Amino acid sequence: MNRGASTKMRTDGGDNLHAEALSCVRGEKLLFRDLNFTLEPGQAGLVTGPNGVGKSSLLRLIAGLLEPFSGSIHVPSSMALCDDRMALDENLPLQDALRFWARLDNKTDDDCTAAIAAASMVHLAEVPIRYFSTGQRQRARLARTFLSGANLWLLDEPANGLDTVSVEQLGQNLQSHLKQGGIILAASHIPLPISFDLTLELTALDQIETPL
Ligand SMILES: Nc1ncnc2c1ncn2[C@@H]1O[C@H](COP(=O)(O)OP(=O)(O)OP(=O)(O)O)[C@@H](O)[C@H]1O
Repeated sequence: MNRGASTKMRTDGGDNLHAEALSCVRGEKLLFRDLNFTLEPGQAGLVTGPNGVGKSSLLRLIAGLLEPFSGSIHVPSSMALCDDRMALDENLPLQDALRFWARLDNKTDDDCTAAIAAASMVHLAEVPIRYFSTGQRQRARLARTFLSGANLWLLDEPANGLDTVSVEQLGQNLQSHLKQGGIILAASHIPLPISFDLTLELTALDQIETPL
């Protein structure tokens, strides 16, 4: 394999998430290759595999934050990535931090209120995010995803730090997104309370497959 010879294509629009012969290299290491899958509106996919195999890298690649080494990817017109980065101003109360994004996403204050309620954070709406616990911070990240209105939710370990009730509630929010024709691709070591239409089990590739 040769980096110069690799072909790659990225397109967007339409309803589906579709990957064909998708390969990813990070730090000069081939993480996965020839990944093929499609998710249609209302479908959910689960990415599994051991630590370091490339689950987060796949989600970041789909989000457009990493380039594929080769292959093609077609993404819906709008997506939200929820990972361990806090894309919210931690010095602001939750509702103000969400309203910043709401304005950019053409959402209303009512949408913010609904997202805060969906994450069971009404009692924390006026508390600055820097005071939140681990699970509360995770719920704030999820609230940002609920608010986005994006078709495709890319969720990296969405149940991390959540208590049992919050995991169940996350399941309800995921179901509701699917019922509305949304698509979910989630990487998780923890079982999530929804049924998946597709499981992508990534396995570590032999070093001999290093492309460089
Ligand atoms: N910025 C980077 N530069 C080079 N290599 C990186 C970078 N970020 C991650 N990697 C490497 O890419 C590989 C895949 O990382 P990734 O985070 O995608 O794994 P993962 O399957 O999500 O792991 P985990 O289950 O621990 O979350 C790892 O070997 C990691 O060290």
